[in-house]
Amino acid sequence: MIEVQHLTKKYGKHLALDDLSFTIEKGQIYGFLGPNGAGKSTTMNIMTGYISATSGEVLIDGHSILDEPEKAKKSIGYLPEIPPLYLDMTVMEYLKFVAELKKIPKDKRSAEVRKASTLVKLNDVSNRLIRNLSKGYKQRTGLAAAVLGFPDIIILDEPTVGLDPKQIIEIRQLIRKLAKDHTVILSSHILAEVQEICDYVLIISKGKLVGSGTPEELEELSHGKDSIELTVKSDADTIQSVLDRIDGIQNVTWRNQGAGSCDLLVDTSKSAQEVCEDISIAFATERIPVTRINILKATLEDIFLELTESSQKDEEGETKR
Ligand SMILES: Nc1ncnc2c1ncn2[C@@H]1O[C@H](COP(=O)(O)OP(=O)(O)OP(=O)(O)O)[C@@H](O)[C@H]1O
Repeated sequence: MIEVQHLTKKYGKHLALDDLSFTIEKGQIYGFLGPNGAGKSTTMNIMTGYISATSGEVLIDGHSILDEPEKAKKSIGYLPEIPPLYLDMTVMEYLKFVAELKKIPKDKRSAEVRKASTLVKLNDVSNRLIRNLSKGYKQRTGLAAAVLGFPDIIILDEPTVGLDPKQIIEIRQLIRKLAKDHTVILSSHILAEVQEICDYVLIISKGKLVGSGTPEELEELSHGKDSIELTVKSDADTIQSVLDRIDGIQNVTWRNQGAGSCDLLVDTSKSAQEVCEDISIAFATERIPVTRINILKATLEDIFLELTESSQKDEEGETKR
């Protein structure tokens, strides 16, 4: 449905997108996840034809956004990070204006506007000036404009940013509702949001795609990255000498080395469960009490941090070279 091929975007000397490629299939909710400045808005602005890429191509249903913008844009509804609202128009005037811009036939405009404003629950404020609306209602107006005409693909840049918790829940419910008949792509820097509503996640950092998969697949990546925290009643040297004999221990972090007892965190290179058992047996054999042992499961958040931090380190390495 959408093919993004080798996108590069330079703002002056700054490389905002660095050879970014991915494919979007029909009928799912895609989450574009990345820290601030990762390049999410830039990518969405290029995908929707708002700005051009330095190089690379975006194909929407086989149509190049650059060469055949009319055909390509027909399938897309876009809510930019800052929706371009006309503050001196009423909600109804604005939506009718957008319907005209979207070339919705005149005889269908009123019905389409009504459909979109009912979906995003805007009917109560349809005759109010946009200027006087709350941030949540302004966002809904932008969203109504994006869904107007009900294009196949709806692209939402940080749709919940700046909203209160109740509005966030409402917008998320709306996104789920939209996803029943549309492909939805949203960007967010909030991991929990993407994890909760998206079927597929693309993690972007420093303009590069650093990971992708379903939230479950990304969680899978965390296996083997679990760690073990333990408290052992002995001194650090003795504990270290026992740990040295155990296979699968990657790194030991000493958290607290008290008199006769130590707290430590062990990173493993194989199944944490197996290493946990080996640790218990090894200390028991030496008659050294382990007073606490606990597996800390790596989360999607750990994976996200690892992927985005390692891309940052790569870049620092490149700069140094
Ligand atoms: N018009 C511009 N001129 C110069 N630099 C820009 C411009 N737009 C974006 N950038 C830079 O490009 C990089 C990517 O920005 P972009 O807005 O795409 O990131 P983002 O992932 O959407 O971040 P955020 O979540 O903060 O909006 C950032 O370093 C940003 O400062």
